[in-house]
Amino acid sequence: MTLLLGCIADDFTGATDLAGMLVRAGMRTVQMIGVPVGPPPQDVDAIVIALKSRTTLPQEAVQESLSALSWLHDAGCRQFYFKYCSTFDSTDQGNIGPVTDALMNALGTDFTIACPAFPENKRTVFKGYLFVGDELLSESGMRNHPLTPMTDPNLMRVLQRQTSRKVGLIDHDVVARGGAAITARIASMKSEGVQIAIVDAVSNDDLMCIGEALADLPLVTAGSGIALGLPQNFRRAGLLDDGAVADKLDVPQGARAVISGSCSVATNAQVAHFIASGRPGFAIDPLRLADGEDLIGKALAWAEPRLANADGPPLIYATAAPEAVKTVQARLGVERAGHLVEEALAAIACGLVERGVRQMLVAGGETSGAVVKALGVTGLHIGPQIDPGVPWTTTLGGKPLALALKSGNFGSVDFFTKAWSVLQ
Ligand SMILES: Nc1ncnc2c1ncn2[C@@H]1O[C@H](COP(=O)(O)OP(=O)(O)O)[C@@H](O)[C@H]1O
Ligand SMILES: O=C(O)[C@@H](O)C(=O)COP(=O)(O)O
Repeated sequence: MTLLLGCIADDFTGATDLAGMLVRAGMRTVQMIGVPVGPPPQDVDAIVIALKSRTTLPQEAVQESLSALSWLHDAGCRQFYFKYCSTFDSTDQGNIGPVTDALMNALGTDFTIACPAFPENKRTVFKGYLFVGDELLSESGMRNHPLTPMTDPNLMRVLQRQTSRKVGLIDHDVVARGGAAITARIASMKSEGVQIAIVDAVSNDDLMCIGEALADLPLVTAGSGIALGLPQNFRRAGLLDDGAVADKLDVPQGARAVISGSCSVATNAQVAHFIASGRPGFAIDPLRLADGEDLIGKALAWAEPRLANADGPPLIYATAAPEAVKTVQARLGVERAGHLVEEALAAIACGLVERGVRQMLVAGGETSGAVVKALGVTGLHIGPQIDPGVPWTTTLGGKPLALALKSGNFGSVDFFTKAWSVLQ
């Protein structure tokens, strides 16, 4: 079998989320860190290239995404997928619009969809409005995100600010009528000059119908949810085996640790739950880091004797509530605060691995990007799911490790303690 789906993800946890979804739906999938060099791995149906392009300058994001596309194209992929966040994380400058435009131009296609829906994680799109649980995006914790605060829930408006292509909507009335109705709506939208259609979706059934209508689109842009409905197209075309499941991992053994740089609502609750249940946590204060205090050394010295502890693996976290994050950003600036914390957590992760850690949970997309790069990881095999959107993985390149890269807002409140049981 040849490579079928080539994916470009704008952050590392998002890439793992998508890869996990494809594995669940029966595609053998490998995640590559950054644009790979050399030939593609053998015996895989899909490749997800993880970039750290969500919050870089739009021209950098475009450049990297085009390099990724070119590699995937040369590797023989038949369809391409641009994965962004289920909360559509972006700014008015990008990067969802500019990257979509560039990929469409490079592929010579005049139509694609945009759909961040991930109903299992309570991200739904209705009438073009994005909901997080029962709240509009702009009323959810995403309004306080440290890097990409989302204050407009109307995805047509959000995307139209980022692209000169005409943005339209395939609303739920159409989606509910199934794949053929969606295909017909796409044809009529094209004749109206629409080039990017936001698509409503509130359930996995919707995702399957939408997937069916996307069989012939060269480019799909979406969160990870839409990926559930794509493998069926390859199966129908006789390109994908029925039983092609690949979530078995060879798990490296060693000490365990948790690193958290996410300030999202779910991660704040997970950190609070971990500490409240008497487990060991070490907080990284960005202002003390900025003042030159050696918090990296102190965190590692604190963690070392706790690595063999029975009361759970140690947690090192910069996770903080929105007011605390704002105070830090007011003093250091958003970008500097982000980098300072990411670099510190990445250095701590490397120090932990030197001290014998082989199984690690990392919370936060940007944080995971920094950690994985610092560890010299070049790719990830995707294993079993812990919670929707978060699979265990094992590393290619660098030291053999089991890693779970958790998107900020994913996972149940006891994620940091329960995740280990999935590895056994
Ligand atoms: N206490 C803090 N103050 C300011 N910024 C922080 C703090 N803790 C973490 N950060 C930064 O916030 C950003 C969180 O983004 P990310 O890791 O992608 O998490 P999420 O997945 O929740 O979006 C990172 O750049 C991180 O370094
Ligand atoms: O689609 C999603 O929600 C995730 O896959 C994702 O991209 C989350 O990003 P972070 O919250 O920055 O980890």
